[in-house]
Amino acid sequence: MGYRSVFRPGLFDGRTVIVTGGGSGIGRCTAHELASLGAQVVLVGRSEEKLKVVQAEIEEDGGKALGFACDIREEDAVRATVAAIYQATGQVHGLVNNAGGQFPAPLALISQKGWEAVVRTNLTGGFLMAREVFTQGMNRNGGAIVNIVADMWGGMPGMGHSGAARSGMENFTRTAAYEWGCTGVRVNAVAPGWIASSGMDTYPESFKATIRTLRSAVPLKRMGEEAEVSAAICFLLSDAAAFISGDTLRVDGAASQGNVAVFPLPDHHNSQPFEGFHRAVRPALFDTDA
Ligand SMILES: CCCCCCC/C=C/C(=O)SCCNC(=O)CCNC(=O)[C@H](O)C(C)(C)COP(=O)(O)OP(=O)(O)OC[C@H]1O[C@@H](n2cnc3c(N)ncnc32)[C@H](O)[C@@H]1OP(=O)(O)O
Ligand SMILES: NC(=O)C1=CN([C@@H]2O[C@H](COP(=O)(O)OP(=O)(O)OC[C@H]3O[C@@H](n4cnc5c(N)ncnc54)[C@H](OP(=O)(O)O)[C@@H]3O)[C@@H](O)[C@H]2O)C=CC1
Repeated sequence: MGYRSVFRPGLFDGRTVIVTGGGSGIGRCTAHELASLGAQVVLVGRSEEKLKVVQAEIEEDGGKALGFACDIREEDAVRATVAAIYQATGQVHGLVNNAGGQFPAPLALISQKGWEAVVRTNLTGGFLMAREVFTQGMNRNGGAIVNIVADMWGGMPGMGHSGAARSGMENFTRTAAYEWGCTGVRVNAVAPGWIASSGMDTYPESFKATIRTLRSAVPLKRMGEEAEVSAAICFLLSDAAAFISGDTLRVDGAASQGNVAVFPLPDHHNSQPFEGFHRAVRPALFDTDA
């Protein structure tokens, strides 16, 4: 496709925007776009190394960036990190709650530890970041929060932990928009569909092959680009969206529309439901068969 920015230069001049998960994929792309439009970008993620790389890239392009290593699942760490960010920048105008991820696995094979790792990453962490950014300053100055979710509202085999968390985050978005609206803070969500992001590279080859076959089930017949998600995020952060709050913007080529099951499980109609999927994603579980 070859996305080219449609936003006017200087759109975010004088604004500070936090991007969690800014060290890779959609977060990195969004950080670059925001910095090129004048924002001071604050990158948050667990790997300090990845944040340093993106910070250097942005500075090399003439932009402004800071990096803070933090696991967003840890309440004390989030509180201290957000305090340090306010200390360093004075004011925060935007938060992109983008950090997230999951491991594909069928519900029956997810341990409590695994469930909690994913729910805390995709729901609790976003709540903690938003609460701290709001209570430590945004409540006094207004601002915009964009939560990255995923439209799995219809249920998605292999993504049960993540789907539950994303639905929770989508609901959190609406409640926060309602409760915080009186302070001028807007809260929205962006729901990317199948995006060819660097994050996808973390998945097992079998899963990536399955995802590639999904292209044909996307009405626009392709996967999305990181920059197409960033564009939606920048729009919702900007004054162009000044009266939009509590909404979710899908960036998925219409993949979530209609009643089509877009996840082609190999053994969908077998007498042992999902066995092929279980075998493809976690072959080690079947080692005892040998
Ligand atoms: C039309 C709309 C379609 C929308 C579709 C949405 C598609 C979404 C795509 C994406 O999100 S793209 C890529 C995003 N990036 C990632 O997913 C990153 C990869 N994932 C991770 O880094 C991690 O899974 C995590 C979620 C961030 C958790 O990391 P953490 O470091 O906490 O986990 P661990 O300490 O490694 O493990 C904790 C616990 O989790 C269980 N577990 C981990 N991996 C697996 C696995 N492969 N299978 C089963 N269980 C797993 C496990 O129980 C671990 O506990 P122990 O093994 O230590 O007991
Ligand atoms: N690509 C796609 O098709 C879709 C992606 N999404 C969502 O979009 C977001 C971005 O995804 P994408 O760019 O593809 O994937 P990436 O894996 O590249 O990005 C996820 C980022 O989150 C950070 N992160 C993960 N866990 C934590 C944590 N506990 N604390 C702080 N940072 C954390 C990671 O950095 P580090 O490891 O250094 O902490 C990483 O930079 C994610 O929430 C993803 O689930 C939603 C729908 C579709």
